[in-house]
Amino acid sequence: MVKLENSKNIAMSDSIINLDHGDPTAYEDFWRKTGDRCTVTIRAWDLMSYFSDVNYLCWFLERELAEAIKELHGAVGNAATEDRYIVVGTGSTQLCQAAVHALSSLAGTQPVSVVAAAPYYSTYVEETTYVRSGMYKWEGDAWRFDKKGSYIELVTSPNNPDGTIRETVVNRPDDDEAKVIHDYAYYWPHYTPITRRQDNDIMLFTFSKITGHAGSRIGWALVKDKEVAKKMVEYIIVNSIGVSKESQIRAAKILKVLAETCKSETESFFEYGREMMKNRWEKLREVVKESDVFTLPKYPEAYCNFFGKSLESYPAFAWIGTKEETDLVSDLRRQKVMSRAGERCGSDKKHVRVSMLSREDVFNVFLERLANMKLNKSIDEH
Ligand SMILES: Cc1ncc(COP(=O)(O)O)c(C=O)c1O
Repeated sequence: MVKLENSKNIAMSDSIINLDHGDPTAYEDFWRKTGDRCTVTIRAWDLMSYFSDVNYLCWFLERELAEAIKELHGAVGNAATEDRYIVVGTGSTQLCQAAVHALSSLAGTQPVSVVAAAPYYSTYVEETTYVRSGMYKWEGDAWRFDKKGSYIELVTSPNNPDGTIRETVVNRPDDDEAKVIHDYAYYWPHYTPITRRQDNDIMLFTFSKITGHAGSRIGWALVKDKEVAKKMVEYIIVNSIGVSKESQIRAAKILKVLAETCKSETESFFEYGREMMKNRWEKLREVVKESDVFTLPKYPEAYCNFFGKSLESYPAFAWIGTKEETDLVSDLRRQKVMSRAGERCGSDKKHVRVSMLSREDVFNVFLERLANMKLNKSIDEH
């Protein structure tokens, strides 16, 4: 029987826990321990202009942030930053929309189809349908896509919601109108082995899921093509005339400290994050194993260039399935656990996505409730 730590917060034992959103509060303790090392002071007369001091194509990108981004990718080895433009966004949510807009506006024929292989990150649906653009059209699951003409495939790797390593699935290599946006929100060493330095045309990253600072709303795109980068910047100008400089400066400071911890044996953030995720996944797998009702994906080990050894994946979301014919999101809701329905991700009622990045006490309450769902079932059977 798996030993579940009792939640420190007794009051929580009866409250609703929300694991629908991937709110990454799990890393708060790590940052608390850094004390004032990441504190930034911004005086009233600082950062007042719309413009940054540097003559970047993305004219609202702060120098400190551009440098911290390059330094971090260099230290981790997960993406090439040479010969490409950095476009900063209010979260990678804004950048994904900017990239879809940019590629569609440069396409020969419109509307451009937008697809992602199921199960996909459900927010892509809202991002591509909400404004009812005539330039692009959400066409759903890339596995089933057979429409002629220009298209954009969104590739999320590791994937949200199921943590798998993804490549393109549509694959029309001779087609000039085939474009890909790679979303690497989770391609960081605490979640997955870093097996290669990615070098794709448009690569999206988010501050939110690396360090957990989702509230700063900072994301960046590494873009090869100048015209695409220009169009993305144009989109952001129309949308928000740039990106908060306070956020950029804070993100720069934290990313710089993060890059420094990569060299440290005692205080490495990624080591800390990986240990925490490993521990959570082991506990979850134990509960699932004992339940005989639920399923979880298995992930192959791979050699991680960052840690220099073969490692497993510990994704930021658990993609939980059930062997029963049931509506799992409603079952969990009855246990006061909010999760994301598989159907919203282009899958079925038997799957849900559950965030693994909550605070520790919330995660422990979730495990207790999941274990109890099994107990309730076995009680029903007798
Ligand atoms: C795959 C993926 N891309 C993008 C985002 C959005 O990140 P941001 O907070 O930078 O907007 C998320 C957030 O959950 C995500 O899971």
